[in-house]
Amino acid sequence: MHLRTHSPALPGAALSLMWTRRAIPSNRHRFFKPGLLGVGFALRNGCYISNSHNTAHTRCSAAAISLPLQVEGTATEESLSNIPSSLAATSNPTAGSVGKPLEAFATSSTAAAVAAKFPAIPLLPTPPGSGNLQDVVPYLLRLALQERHLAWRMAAAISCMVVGKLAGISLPLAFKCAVDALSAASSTTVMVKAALMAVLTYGALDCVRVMAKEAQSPIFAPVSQAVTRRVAYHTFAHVLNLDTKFHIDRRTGRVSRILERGTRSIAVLYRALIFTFLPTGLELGAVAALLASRFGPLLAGILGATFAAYVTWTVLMTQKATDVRKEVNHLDNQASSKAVDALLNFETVTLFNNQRLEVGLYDKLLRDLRAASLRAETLAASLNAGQGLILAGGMASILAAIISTGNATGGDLVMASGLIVQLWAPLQFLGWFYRELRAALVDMEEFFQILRTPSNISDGDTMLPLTPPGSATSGAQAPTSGMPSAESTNGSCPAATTISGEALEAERLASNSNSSSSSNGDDGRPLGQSAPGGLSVELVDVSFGYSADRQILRGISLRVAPGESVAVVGCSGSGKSTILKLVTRLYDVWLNPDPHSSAGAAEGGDPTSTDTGDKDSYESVNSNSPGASCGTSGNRSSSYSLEGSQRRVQEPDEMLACSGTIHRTSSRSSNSSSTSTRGVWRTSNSNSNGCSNRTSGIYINGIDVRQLRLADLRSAIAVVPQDTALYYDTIRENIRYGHPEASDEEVEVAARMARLHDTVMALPDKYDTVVGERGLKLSGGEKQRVAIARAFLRSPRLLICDEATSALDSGTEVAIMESLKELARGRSALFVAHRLSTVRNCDRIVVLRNGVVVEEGSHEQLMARRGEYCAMWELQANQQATVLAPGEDDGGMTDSDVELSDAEDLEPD
Ligand SMILES: Nc1ncnc2c1ncn2[C@@H]1O[C@H](COP(=O)(O)OP(=O)(O)OP(=O)(O)O)[C@@H](O)[C@H]1O
Repeated sequence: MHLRTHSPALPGAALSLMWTRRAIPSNRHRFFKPGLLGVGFALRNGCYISNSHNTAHTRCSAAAISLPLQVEGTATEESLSNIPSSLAATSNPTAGSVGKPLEAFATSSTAAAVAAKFPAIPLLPTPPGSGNLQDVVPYLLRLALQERHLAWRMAAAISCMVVGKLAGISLPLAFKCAVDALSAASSTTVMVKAALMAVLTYGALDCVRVMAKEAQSPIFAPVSQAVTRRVAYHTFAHVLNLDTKFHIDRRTGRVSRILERGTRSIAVLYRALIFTFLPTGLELGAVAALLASRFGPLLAGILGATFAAYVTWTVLMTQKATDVRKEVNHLDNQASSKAVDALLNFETVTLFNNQRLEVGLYDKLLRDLRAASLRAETLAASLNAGQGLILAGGMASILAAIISTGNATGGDLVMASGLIVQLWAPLQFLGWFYRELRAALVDMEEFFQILRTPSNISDGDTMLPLTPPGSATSGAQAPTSGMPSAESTNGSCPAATTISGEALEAERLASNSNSSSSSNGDDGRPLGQSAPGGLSVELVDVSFGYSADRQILRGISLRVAPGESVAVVGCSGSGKSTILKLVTRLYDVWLNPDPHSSAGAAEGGDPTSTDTGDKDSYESVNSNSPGASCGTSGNRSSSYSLEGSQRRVQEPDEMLACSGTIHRTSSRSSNSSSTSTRGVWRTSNSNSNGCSNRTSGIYINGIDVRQLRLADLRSAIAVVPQDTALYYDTIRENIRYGHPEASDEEVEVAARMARLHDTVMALPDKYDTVVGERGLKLSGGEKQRVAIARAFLRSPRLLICDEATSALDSGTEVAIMESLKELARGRSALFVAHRLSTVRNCDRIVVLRNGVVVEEGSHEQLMARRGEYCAMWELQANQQATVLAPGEDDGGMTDSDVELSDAEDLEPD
């Protein structure tokens, strides 16, 4: 690492926009300067810590947030806006205390290598409870003292400050000697010599003063920079490890602005405290003592009174200015968020031709900001004027008092005025610094609030077992049928075998090297095919809502046995993706399945909600809410029957059309839902696992997911999300994000598996093609294939695909589904899909409606039951038949390979 000075950027209205990454030559790739991103008024000063390592790797590890100090090559705003995918795709564990997350990094296998490359830096002290001076000063002191190797610098800087001040106070004394000598009645050669000596002493002291003053800053700067870097590092780590709810509830632009200002404030505070307030206090005491000893206590009294008046005026006015400052900050945050939002969504803005609207809204905020800034300026001018008057009055009073003593010499007058002028100078700055101090404290208040925010997703301490309970051997093999293997359902629940992430990683690398040596990927074998067996995933009576007043999942029970592939289908909004978010712990389930219980909401739902969980209010909200767009409201017990292709609606809020017969009874109660058909429709709440005595929750290999180490959990999972978020980087690095230690060859093999290689090779820059902001230079299908390649590279034990192929043409989709099936072999897989043809070969298909499992079985079983799945299948078949003219190419799909276009399609006529 090396330090580099970062020159100040344009202040004021100039757009000093967020973070800039510079090109770093690397043995693997180049990096880019995405240009201006956000809007701000900040004057950028500071230095870069440049890391000559791989930037993408740097992104995975530490990064700075602040303006004063940045870790080069890190994505900050970008990383913040990619939080959900980062949480799912990387193994950053979450913890409450600042700094713990990156320590726990080492528990993950892949992350261990990253952690070794980017060792963690010392933790921060616990953030203070408020942004008050009395809390912040000890915090800053603790921060500085932690930099033990820089302690000598602190001592040297403070010594310089003391020496400089003492030399400065001595100057008027030397001057007084010279004046007194020259103005003596009997001016002799001796007196002239004395005056000359005094002047020479004056010159020498002034040199000492200047040298000491100028030495302070460079001596202390490394301390301030080291502290700022550490704060930026841990703050970024902390924010990256906060839960999804935190990030969804807040605007990225605002969060980044708060962090930026908070980190910068640390440098401001050190400067203000060590180089302004401390020396001014020292000087005031020394001058008062001098004047009192020479002219009596009255002089010291006048000096003290002037100082008190000055401080009182300054504090009162600054208090007012602080309120205005808060308003300025608020508007500044809003303007920044607005601009960042518009820039992030520039394509939408362009397509809706809303540039004028965006600029207008932005300008309105700028106008409000200008008005608030003007008020702040006016207050500052009043403050300065008052301070000037007080100081002028104080100076005149002190000089008058000296003259009135009757025994003052000309030298005394010169000395007193010299001392006072010297004291007044920093006092005038003191006002300015006090305002800066207050502003910095306001900034830090918000900053500390974020640092103090705990994650709702707390890290567990149980290692992920290698095998699920009941498995006799490690690396459980995939059962051939969709149902759980006998071993895993024997109900004996023996102690689980555990394996560390490191061991799994060793196995992954070994299998990868085998696959690389035996295959360059052309044969279609996925990376790490012989990786350890799949995970067992079990949802027992899971209820969940993003807030207490709207329940999404109602007592869901489902199981993915090791090696099994399970698909979750159902209409839009029925809660399919929500299940995936719970399994990956982006959210935690409600511990109490009753959403009306405040405990349930507090423990897993919306901890900030003040909703008391009143049942009536819940029902009214829920019944009016759109919920699942094709389902029943689910609020009442209901029943209906369908005979043949005729649908006889018994309840107005029911849906379904299918040539078959269904008798269904559903209760609104989340944990007692049951369904039945004439076929073998399973009760959704029945527990197929041998360990049927489990309480409600999610179990991975038999362990409650909340007790598992997050690093282990997320290392074992690869997610192909609905919307793939890519970084402003090359295709190669975006794929490598799935496994930062992967070689270029492994990246290419993964791309082949994802049917991306040929597309990439047709691009002018091939794998070095930069994908643009959030990958917008790639098509939706290409982005999805990058995400799939990441999953291949990750070689997971549980593959999760949320509409992973929705943006692909039918031909590519079929090919990729084949690859995904290959990848899923020997692992577990959970698919969410609308297009039923893509999941028909899954071992088991679970049909979800309105947060309830209504059917479950293999494709054939479900078709035979002629229930809801059958209805959806036939509807898609009919649609496809309508869409495709006779003889038209259907992209290689069978005539039954069709798409369930949308929930509305299932609505009754
Ligand atoms: N972060 C969130 N906060 C609040 N509500 C949410 C959040 N995410 C999803 N929802 C709501 O939860 C419900 C279920 O969403 P989910 O994404 O699980 O549905 P889905 O079945 O996957 O739908 P689709 O097939 O359209 O992707 C929806 O009504 C949605 O509006």
